[in-house]
Amino acid sequence: MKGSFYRAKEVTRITEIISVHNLSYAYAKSADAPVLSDISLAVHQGEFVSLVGTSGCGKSTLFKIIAGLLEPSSGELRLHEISATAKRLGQVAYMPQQDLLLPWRTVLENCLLPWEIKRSRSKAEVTSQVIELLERLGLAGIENSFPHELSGGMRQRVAFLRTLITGGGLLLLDEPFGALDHMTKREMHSWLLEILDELDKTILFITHDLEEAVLLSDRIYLLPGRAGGSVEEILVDLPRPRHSKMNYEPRFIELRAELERKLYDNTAV
Ligand SMILES: Nc1ncnc2c1ncn2[C@@H]1O[C@H](COP(=O)(O)OP(=O)(O)OP(=O)(O)O)[C@@H](O)[C@H]1O
Repeated sequence: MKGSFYRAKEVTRITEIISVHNLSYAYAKSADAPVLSDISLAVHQGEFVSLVGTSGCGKSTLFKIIAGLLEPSSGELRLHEISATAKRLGQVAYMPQQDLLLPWRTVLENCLLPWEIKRSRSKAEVTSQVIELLERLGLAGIENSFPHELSGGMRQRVAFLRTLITGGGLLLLDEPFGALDHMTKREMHSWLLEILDELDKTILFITHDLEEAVLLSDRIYLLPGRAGGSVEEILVDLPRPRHSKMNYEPRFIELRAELERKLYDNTAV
């Protein structure tokens, strides 16, 4: 549905895909100053949830814990309502801040990387899935291009596609549009909102851009700063379909202001 921002799927808020209870984490180098202290939050099937917080408050660290790259110092993490074990590595699709496309590999070869690690399906099957997804993501015909031949927005879409190929219904997207210019970012928002429904994924998204958080999310969590405090939640009750000029509407402006105020209150030292 081009030019619109409709997500027909209902978020049921029944099945918890991610559930974090009183989770804390400290890096070994600074064991007495935990990055995350007693964090609790939940993400339900089909939701788009953003994590917002000041730089260094531990957003990427929390992603790494959910993805299985780090283990919590204390507290509980449940994925798909099952207590998460060290075996979760590779089961959660995680897109880090940089696109990390390998420059010497074509788009197709980059997108086959998750398959090379898992090899749970045939190469022909995954290749045809990549070609089909390239078409669905507006990138038809670029499978033999190299990353340096693509625009910033195209590279991010390829990195997103590679994340999808990892499989599973849960995507962790760490500031995927942070490095893009304003116009490209807006195009990416339109694009993402258009394909979300088709993809039928649950998304946890990190951003520093408060408008982006309001435009895309069903809910937003504000993580406390290093000085401590609790996680705050904002329900984004804007109707869907959403559209790019929504940021001028009164409710959008109110939510944006509420988010900014809470962010300030939550992180002020
Ligand atoms: N491997 C590491 N070893 C020690 N400290 C680390 C390590 N990785 C991150 N940190 C520290 O942990 C804190 C949280 O980092 P993290 O990247 O999770 O924050 P963030 O909220 O994602 O920041 P940003 O918004 O700037 O990306 C920072 O103070 C960072 O310096």
